[in-house]
Amino acid sequence: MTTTHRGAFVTLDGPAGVGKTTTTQLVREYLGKRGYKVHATTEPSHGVLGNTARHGTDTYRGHTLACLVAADRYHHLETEVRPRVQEGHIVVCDRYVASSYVLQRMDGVPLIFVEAINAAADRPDLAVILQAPPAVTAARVAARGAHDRFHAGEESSKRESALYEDAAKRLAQWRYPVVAVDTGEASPVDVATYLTDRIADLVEGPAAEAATA
Ligand SMILES: Nc1ncnc2c1ncn2[C@@H]1O[C@H](COP(=O)(O)OP(=O)(O)OP(=O)(O)O)[C@@H](O)[C@H]1O
Ligand SMILES: Cc1cn([C@H]2C[C@H](O)[C@@H](COP(=O)(O)O)O2)c(=O)[nH]c1=O
Repeated sequence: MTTTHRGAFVTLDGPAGVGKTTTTQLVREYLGKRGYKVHATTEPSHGVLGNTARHGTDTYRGHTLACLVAADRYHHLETEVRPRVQEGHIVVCDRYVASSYVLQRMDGVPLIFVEAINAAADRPDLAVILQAPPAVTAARVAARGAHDRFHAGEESSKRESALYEDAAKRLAQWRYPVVAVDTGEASPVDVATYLTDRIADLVEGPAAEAATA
């Protein structure tokens, strides 16, 4: 790798239990071991708005939760993501816009509203959608324990998975560079190694050389 590389913004989304948090942490570790400057983060963020959203999903629902996570997203971009990317970090974010396309729709918010309030969010350099068969993700959530009311067994995992398929297509229409990865059969190490290679190619590739020339 080069000693200097451009910054990049990489997002990971997908159904509950698919492995977003596990993969984010491993990708951070692997990129770091290869000498890249890397910053792992999450949405909702650890700021006031983010904590209110993350711990308030029973209190805040529908349009209120949609606006809360979008407001947190814009603040997170402004105060954490963009500054880190500008400093040359690879920012790896556990959940981003695709999660709103899915969870807010599951919460009864019309897609057109979700699209509108997220329209000014930065386009990632790579938007990863993790997928696995709903029976697999539901079993992982059952074994680990559900985090919130969105996780309600295999039927909700099926709906979530179908909505992520749809979200991936819609984000591609917004010119998000989307890559889908199946974690059903692949181990966490395999998934993270594959993505680490993809991200390294991204920051070392011709576009990166042009950007730093
Ligand atoms: N590729 C994988 N193969 C097998 N098990 C995995 C894989 N990735 C993650 N797991 C396991 O699945 C469970 C859920 O993983 P994790 O918490 O990373 O998912 P998540 O997508 O972040 O979930 P949530 O949206 O509910 O926070 C954990 O027990 C984790 O060890
Ligand atoms: C990014 C994002 C998050 N949420 C909600 C859904 C969950 O309750 C939490 C995230 O918790 P997890 O441990 O990562 O599963 O935040 C949301 O409703 N919409 C979003 O866009």
